[in-house]
This record gives sequence, C-alpha cells and structure tokens, in this order.
Amino acid sequence: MIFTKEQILKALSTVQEPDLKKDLVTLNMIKDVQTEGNKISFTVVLTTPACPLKELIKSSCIEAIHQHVSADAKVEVHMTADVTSARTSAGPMLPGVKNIIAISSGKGGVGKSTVTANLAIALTKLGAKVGLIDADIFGPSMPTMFDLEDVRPSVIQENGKNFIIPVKQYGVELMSIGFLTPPDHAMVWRGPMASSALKQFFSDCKWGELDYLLIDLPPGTSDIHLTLVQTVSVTGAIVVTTPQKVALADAQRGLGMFRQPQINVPVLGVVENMAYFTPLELPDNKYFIFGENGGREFAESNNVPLLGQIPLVQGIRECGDNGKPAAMQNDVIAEAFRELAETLAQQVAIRNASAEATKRVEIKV
Ligand SMILES: Nc1ncnc2c1ncn2[C@@H]1O[C@H](COP(=O)(O)OP(=O)(O)OP(=O)(O)O)[C@@H](O)[C@H]1O
Repeated sequence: MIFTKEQILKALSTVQEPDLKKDLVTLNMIKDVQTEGNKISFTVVLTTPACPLKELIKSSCIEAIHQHVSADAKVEVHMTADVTSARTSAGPMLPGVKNIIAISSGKGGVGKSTVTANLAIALTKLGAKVGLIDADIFGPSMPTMFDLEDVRPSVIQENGKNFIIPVKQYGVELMSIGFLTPPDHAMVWRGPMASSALKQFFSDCKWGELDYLLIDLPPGTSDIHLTLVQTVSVTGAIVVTTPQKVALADAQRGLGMFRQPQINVPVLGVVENMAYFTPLELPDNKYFIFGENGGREFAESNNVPLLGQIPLVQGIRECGDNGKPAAMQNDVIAEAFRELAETLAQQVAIRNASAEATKRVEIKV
C-alpha cells in the first residue's frame, strides 16, 4: 500500500489543537512525514515543553489516520516542543528571548517573589530554558532564594563594551541588583535610577537563548513597570494575590494598570497564593485563613484565567529561606508549581497564537 504525504496531511488537518482551536497542519505543527509500506510516521511540534494535551493530540492523530487514510496503517507519532514567540506589547523583542513574562502584585508580601522563583524552577524542570530578572530593585530577594548571596556575576568584554553574564543556578539564568550591591546596602535610588538599572539588565547582560524570561517586579505600580514595557516587548503579565480583600483591591489596581493604553500588556492570568493553610502533619486539612477562593473570583470577574492556587505551607517559606525553592523537591508542593508552570506555558502559547507575530527587532537602549 502506498500512502502520499498529501493524504496524510489532509487527514491530520482534521485534528484540532484543543487550546488554539486551529488544526495541526494550519498551525505548522506537523513535520517529518514519512511512509514505508504500511507504516506512517510524523512528528508533532508542540508549542509548550510539557503540553498537558500531549496524549489527547497523539490519540486524535492516530484516529484521524485510521479514519481518513487506512484503518490498517501502523502509525508512529513522535513529539517535540518548540516554544512560540510573538510581539505583543510595544517594545522591541530581545534577541534570543522568546517570551518575557512580568510577574506583579498589587500589595507587597503576597508571595510574588516566591511564586516567581518556583515558577522558574518548575518551567526548567519541564524542559524549558528559563531566565529571571529580579526587578524588585529596592528589595531584591532572588540572591537569597537561589542561595547566591555572596555571588558576583562575571563580566566579559566584546567590541570594547563590558557585558554582564547572568548567574546560572539550578538551571535558571539570573540577574538581580542584589548581585551588584552588598546585602546590607539599602537602595536609596530615585525612580529614574532604578529604571536605568532595569534597562541595563536588558542591554548590558548576555542572555542566552531563552524560552521564558521572568521579571519579578516591585509591588504596586511604579516607573519600573512603565520602563519595562517601553524597553522590551512583554508577552504578558501575571498577577499574584492572596485571597484577602485588601490584597484583591490592590491586585485590581495592578491588573488595571496592565490594561491601560500606554502599558497595554495582556494579562496571562492570576495566581492565588496562600490560598489556604495546610499543616505538615495533616496535609488534607485546609484552613482558609485569608478567605476562600478570593483569587479565583478575582480572575473570573476580570475575565482572565486562574493559573493556580498555591497553599500556605511551612515548607515553601523554609525552602525559600534555605536558597532551594520548594519546586525543586518531588512532593505535592512541587506538583502544584508544576501544574502552575504547565498552565502558564499553555496560556503563553494561546496568547502567541492569537497575537500578530512580527519580525524580531534588535534592542537599542
Ligand atoms: N505559599 C507560601 N507558603 C508559605 N510561605 C510563603 C508562601 N508564599 C510566600 N511565603 C513567604 O511569605 C513571605 C513573603 O513572600 P515574598 O517575599 O515572596 O513576597 P513578595 O510579594 O515578593 O514581597 P515583596 O512585596 O516584598 O516583593 C516570605 O517570607 C515567603 O517565604
């Protein structure tokens, strides 16, 4: 029996990517179609490193071939991943960096930095290349959370210009103002100086090829937020909040800022942190200390996805203080961060598919 490539592609064009709502052929997700006798093989290129829909897509492909090409064909489906990229906000793309994701919170102390550090680890564990900028210029916490308190990044010279090499820890490329100042040094910079430091993290750092560059922003709304969107194209923003009323009111202001015309960054979703307290010895017991489902309702009322609900557990705080984010373990907490990372990666892919892809432009700052 001889099958043609056209027959196979036609069959696969009946299979929809469930999130992106377009067929696999239109989305350029099929490559390396090969046939030999009764055997048909091809590769599906997924848009996120650990697509939760992998098995569904695979079985739908096999079914489509059996239905539209031959019921007897032996089908071999290989899977790879290539994270997508698209210009969304106004700034230029950073060469080599596919997606820049801003992590914000309205109120301080809701766990934005903790969520960022753990997301970076969880995305790395999924197989993505991840970078992290600690843009909380006035209170950098990444050196502690990644056990890098006394570390200084190295500098190289290229064409007479000095470039900082981000520090690599646990597979994540990191840059923080904390690497450049002593830990006991209080930052008394004015807004423009802080903005200029952030710009330098983009222009003077040698970032490698990255799927996701996470930006841990200072709490609230500030010059830094505006500088970020003017300096680079931001794929989207995440809002971290606790379920508490006062935190939600601030989160609402933060989310509103991303939707203002001069910022205009898509909101990828909400993370409800400290969603409930769980004691170590009674992991099934949930105590809703800060209220129940506040983050979920906040996401619903703003018509954005709820990316995840992270419990308040002693281990998350301890791991952060010990410089080894909880997502590095193999337990239920790490599982919660893995699910969060998968959902975020999925939302980025959806956003990129709907955004108008544009040519990459060299950054000049
Ligand atoms: N889910 C959690 N379970 C337990 N402790 C947590 C959790 N999330 C955050 N924490 C702890 O709460 C404190 C505040 O967290 P974090 O520094 O991440 O907040 P933040 O929003 O980044 O703060 P800031 O406004 O200062 O930037 C830290 O001590 C951290 O270890």
